[in-house]
Amino acid sequence: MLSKINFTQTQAYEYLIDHLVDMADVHMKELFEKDPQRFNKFSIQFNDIFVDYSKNRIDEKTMALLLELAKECKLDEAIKAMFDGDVINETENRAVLHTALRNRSNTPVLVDGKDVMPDVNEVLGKMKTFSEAIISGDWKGYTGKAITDVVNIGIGGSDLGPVMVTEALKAYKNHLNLHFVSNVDGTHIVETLKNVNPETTLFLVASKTFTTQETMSNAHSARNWFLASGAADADVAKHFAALSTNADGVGKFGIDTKNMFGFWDWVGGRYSLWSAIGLPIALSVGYDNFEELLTGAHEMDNHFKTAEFDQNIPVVLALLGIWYNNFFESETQAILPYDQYMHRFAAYFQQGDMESNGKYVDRTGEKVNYQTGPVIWGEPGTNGQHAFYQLIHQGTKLIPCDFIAPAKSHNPLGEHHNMLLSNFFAQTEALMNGKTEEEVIAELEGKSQEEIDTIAPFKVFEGNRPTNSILVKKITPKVLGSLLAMYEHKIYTQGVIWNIFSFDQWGVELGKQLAGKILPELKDDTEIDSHDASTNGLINLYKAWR
Ligand SMILES: O=P(O)(O)OC[C@H]1O[C@](O)(CO)[C@@H](O)[C@@H]1O
Repeated sequence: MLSKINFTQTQAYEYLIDHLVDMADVHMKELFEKDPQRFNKFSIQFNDIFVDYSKNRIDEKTMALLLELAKECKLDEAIKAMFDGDVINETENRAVLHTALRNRSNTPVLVDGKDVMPDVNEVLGKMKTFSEAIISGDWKGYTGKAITDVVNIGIGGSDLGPVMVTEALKAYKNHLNLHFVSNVDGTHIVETLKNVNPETTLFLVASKTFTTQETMSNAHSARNWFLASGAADADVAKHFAALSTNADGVGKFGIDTKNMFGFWDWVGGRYSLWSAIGLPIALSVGYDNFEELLTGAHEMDNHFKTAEFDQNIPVVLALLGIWYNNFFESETQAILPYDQYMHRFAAYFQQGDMESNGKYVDRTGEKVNYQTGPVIWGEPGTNGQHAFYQLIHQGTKLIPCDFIAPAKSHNPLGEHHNMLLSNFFAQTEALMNGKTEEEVIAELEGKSQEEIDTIAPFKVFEGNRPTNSILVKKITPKVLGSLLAMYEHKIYTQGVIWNIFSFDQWGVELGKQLAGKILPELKDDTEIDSHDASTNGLINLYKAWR
């Protein structure tokens, strides 16, 4: 059981509140001027990942107090509890062991007294054999042709992770074409099926529960389309596989359980890309690269488990997030990868973070009296610069940003990468330093005083906007694995300090339940009056217009 400490009642919190008064008007520029060691002090390297957090509104006292806060909230016990397989997902009565899925050291991990590693390794072995047969062309479709296209049908954690990773690792891709269908909007499956041939397509039905409405509807439509092409029921086995924890559901759908890749209830949906849900990744970039991804994550797991908190990247990032979220009242957190391949990275962590820490009830069942998870958003640089950075630089909101960039590009084309990285460096520098009125006036030399007075206020940048710079050597499968685990553990750390359960997601249930009630009401054109006036009005208008 995790302890249930309200962090706003700790000693460290009280001190931080006082310290905030001292820090509120301090400009980071002054902190850099005062301390030539600041960059060395506030940066951590872990393998090929370098995290510079010196451009934050912190000093040594801030970090000491934040670290004290982590200690008072018993973060050490919480980390141990997760890796030990304790039932830390209390509202679902489950252990949380995505770390076991990438436990490359193979040390036993016990759930209810049973080591789960043999089962984990068995599924990995099956994924290896299967992915190699598909990639090599040994696996034949029902007319004897090799598979050319893979369609993953899943949503949320059964989609976002594989989409993000297959995109991020596109440089490692083989000849297979990967497609992802998630939305229950018929457009998604219809448009996808236009581009594939039933004789050479493999469908992966990815659903932990195998009950999710969107996924089951898309899977049935895909099977109907497949059978309509002239294939027989018996051919389904050559073209459909399931990634799931629900063997009964898979069997009922008509997929041979030989083609089922299992995982377990101690794997949360948004933490499942390391499990059988990662099969599309193994198919896209080969099993060995998938294993490298696991290795990278495992290395970060060990770092999180063993590094002192002041040298522990996920812990430090989590504490900085808490500093802004709970003391500076920032509402959001931007994730800005300067790598086009990582264009779905922020979208992936929207689920990872917001489904985990978007909770207003604490671990005692009481409503919290403080802010919990931030809104996560972001787009790759430099596209974001030409879209929303105006607000980050000169808006009224404080937006802490993570900038991520690789030193080596997979596509070293002329000066492109230098140009990209010059923007990466320039943005964090600009966000920190800003531009003073004097600097603006100096730039306007030669203009009339009236012109200067009119335009100068618009050209001033306050600066003092916090950023973390995460520079990695190259986006390899291993580095990506470490980065993903780094953010996962950051999320958990924050959940521990906010005293919330990060591994359930009750907040997605109500909408699902109501949709289930409304669906039968949409079958015919009878006027509806069973809801509030707005919902009735909209449903009835829909019926009139459809
Ligand atoms: O894999 P499943 O069971 O289809 O669930 C898909 C997604 O639905 C959710 O339960 C809610 O959106 C997510 O947590 C999960 O990733």
